[in-house]
Amino acid sequence: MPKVLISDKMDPRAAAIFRERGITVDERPGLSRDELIAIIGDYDGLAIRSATKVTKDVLAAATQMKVVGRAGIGVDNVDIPAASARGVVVMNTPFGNSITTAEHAIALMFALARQLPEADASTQAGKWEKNRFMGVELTAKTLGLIGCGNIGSIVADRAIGLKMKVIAFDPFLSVERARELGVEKVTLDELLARADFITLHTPLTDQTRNILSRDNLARTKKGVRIVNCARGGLIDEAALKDALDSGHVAGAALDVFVEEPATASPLFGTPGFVSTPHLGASTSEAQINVAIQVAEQMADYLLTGAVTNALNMPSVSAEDAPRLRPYMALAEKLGSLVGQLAHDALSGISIEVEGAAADLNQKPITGAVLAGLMRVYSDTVNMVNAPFLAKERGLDVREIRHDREGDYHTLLRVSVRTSEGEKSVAGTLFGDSNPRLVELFGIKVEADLAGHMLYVVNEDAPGFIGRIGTALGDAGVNIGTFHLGRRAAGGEAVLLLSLDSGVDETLLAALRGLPGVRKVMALHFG
Ligand SMILES: NC(=O)C1=CN([C@@H]2O[C@H](COP(=O)(O)OP(=O)(O)OC[C@H]3O[C@@H](n4cnc5c(N)ncnc54)[C@H](O)[C@@H]3O)[C@@H](O)[C@H]2O)C=CC1
Ligand SMILES: O=C(O)C(=O)COP(=O)(O)O
Repeated sequence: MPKVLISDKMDPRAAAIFRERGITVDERPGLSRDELIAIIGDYDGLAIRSATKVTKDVLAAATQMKVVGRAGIGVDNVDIPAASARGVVVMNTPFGNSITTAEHAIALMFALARQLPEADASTQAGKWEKNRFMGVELTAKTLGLIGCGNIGSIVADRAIGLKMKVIAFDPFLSVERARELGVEKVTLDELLARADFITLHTPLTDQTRNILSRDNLARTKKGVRIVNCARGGLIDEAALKDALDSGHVAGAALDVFVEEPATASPLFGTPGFVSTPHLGASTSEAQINVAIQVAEQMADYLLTGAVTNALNMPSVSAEDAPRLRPYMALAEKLGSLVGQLAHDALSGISIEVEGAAADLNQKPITGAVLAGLMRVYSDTVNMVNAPFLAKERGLDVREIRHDREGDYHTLLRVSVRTSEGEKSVAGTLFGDSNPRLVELFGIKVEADLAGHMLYVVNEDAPGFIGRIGTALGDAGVNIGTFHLGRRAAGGEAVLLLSLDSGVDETLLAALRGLPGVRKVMALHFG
């Protein structure tokens, strides 16, 4: 039974879903890094929010880990390349808290426009400073969005409802989408020069880090008000403090900080500064949404192999997962076969699907072929990290889909480019579920790829099969099944034997010495 750890505060519905689905779950919010490392090795899944840092060290200790599920959007607290390298799927819930976060940005915009926190503190202190607080209207002001994805678009919609003019800087926003949203797409410089309010809605990446740098803050309109409900690190906090002190920036509201928890910051106490402790996603509605979604997604993956909202793996729907399963098994076996047989450096690999296989999502099949292939080099490879490892090795991966049906109702062909030219193997499913090899380097041969096997290439001449059988028998190796194929009578023949035990180097050398034998290799399929 899989085991999941919930290491951040999460709505109890998440744990309930894991339990209902037969998954053991422990809820341990607030663990230190060392405490997490000490126990993480027991778990197949880790459910987190933003507090848990899933670093390389944590992943190295997570020897059973299959999936990290983020109940929320931002995954900058997860080392995704390290997770991918270890074959751990990383999932998030990309929409569950976006309305809530957009509403928080709007709330902070109003808080700045009307100085609500200061006015509240003053009133509750019994001061009644009616003349101290003079606000500004949002109506007719220009809102500049940095990032116009899910949350940015919702903010745009709400701001348009408030009669603001909305401009957006987002290199990935198409002109059509901008038009649909009623937003004007602009450059960053234009946004900085024109916006009365700026809100940020990008992930934290190398491109967005410090996007409101000291220089860029200096380019903003005097009296601008800035809201960051996205990630700490998008704004230079020291420069923001100076800009507030000088009065260039009239107000700034931060929900997120470079260092979290932010218990001390030079910004604290600065006039015009408002802050919340990373509350963007903290509404009961959003927390219920993300908790349910992350638990369902993780349980689906752990129990059925269905993949939803993964950041490092193609999606596999719950409906497709059972149909894909036998193809993935076939794909792994064919990948493993070419990996074991084509020993020299591979420059490229083509994965072709034909007939019924062409109706399926090809990405997971490709992942499984690459996993089978790369496992020849490392036993920690799975279909999550295999595509990354293949890329690292400079392997050119091609996917080809043929809608026509050939000799088989469904076929998967794997061809590798080697220094000796292209080599190809193909397989099908018998009875829609049993993987079978049907072609090996251009020779028709029908075999189940399982356990210990022996691959022999020989001259097609009488007496040969008897000699192999005798040599194996003399060594005490029992033959399970026997598959023979040949290019033409009297030409080259291929023999694939399944054996009840492995063959050692001495026996391999003896077999290679038999008359007519051109090649002998021991193979193994997990
Ligand atoms: N404060 C909080 O509690 C919460 C914070 N967030 C943060 O909000 C961020 C945005 O969330 P979504 O809108 O759902 O993500 P999204 O992926 O839908 O949108 C992000 C947008 O940023 C744009 N972008 C990427 N690089 C850019 C660049 N260099 N310059 C300008 N735009 C760029 C993308 O094209 C995309 O349109 C998340 O990454 C997360 O960090 C999300 C939820 C809650
Ligand atoms: O979803 C996100 O990206 C958030 O930042 C929300 O963070 P949280 O789950 O509230 O710690």
